[in-house]
Amino acid sequence: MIQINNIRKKYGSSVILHGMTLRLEKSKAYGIVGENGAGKSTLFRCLAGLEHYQGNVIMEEHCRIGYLPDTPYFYPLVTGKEFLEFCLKAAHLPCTGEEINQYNKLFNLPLNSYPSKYSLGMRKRLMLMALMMQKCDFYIMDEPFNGLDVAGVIILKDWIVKRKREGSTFLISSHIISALTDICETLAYIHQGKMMKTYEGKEAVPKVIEDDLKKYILKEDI
Ligand SMILES: Nc1ncnc2c1ncn2[C@@H]1O[C@H](COP(=O)(O)OP(=O)(O)OP(=O)(O)O)[C@@H](O)[C@H]1O
Repeated sequence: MIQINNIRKKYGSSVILHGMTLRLEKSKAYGIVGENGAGKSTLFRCLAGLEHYQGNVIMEEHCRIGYLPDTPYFYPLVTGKEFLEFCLKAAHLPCTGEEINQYNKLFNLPLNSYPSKYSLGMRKRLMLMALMMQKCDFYIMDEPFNGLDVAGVIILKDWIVKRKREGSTFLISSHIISALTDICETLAYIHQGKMMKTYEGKEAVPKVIEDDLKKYILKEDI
């Protein structure tokens, strides 16, 4: 269980997160939707330990966190294979060429080339491959479907379902509500740095959520 308690974040005098609280259970996936600038990436960066924030997060002592940023970044003169080796080494995990080749049967990337020569979707695939090879307890994934082709989306969804069964927890943002409802037990709607509503069970379907969001966007009462 991961308990996110009243996370608040300011940049200068601008309040970005007004107090986010969410309880995440083992073996479940939680989707976050919200307009551009709502604060999704800021929340994720806070949880990944990349930003200072107020509030607290309670998790098991040795919880291994995996973070997928919304915009992949790679060093210019590091090949795809070297990037994977670097990520695994930084996580104190063994990494053999054989294991890389095994995973690359799924991703089909030219790993001896520089990621600067990759397409957006290929760069996303490389980031995902690095994350999948780390076997984490808690995955924070910022717009993981963005840029992926159909095959990439299928690979990612299947892997999330499998990792959930093995006990991992997921927090995933996307602007494609149906991509989230396919794999998440709970969805949360963030608006201007506030957690407005959560959807579970029969409510966690695109039609219900989209109808609600229209009301928020048109500033009608829910
Ligand atoms: N480093 C920063 N300095 C100042 N303001 C920032 C910084 N990073 C983000 N912001 C602001 O914080 C707010 C939330 O941004 P954030 O990137 O978290 O939104 P988001 O919900 O992920 O949006 P999108 O859907 O467009 O990716 C925005 O108003 C943004 O301008």
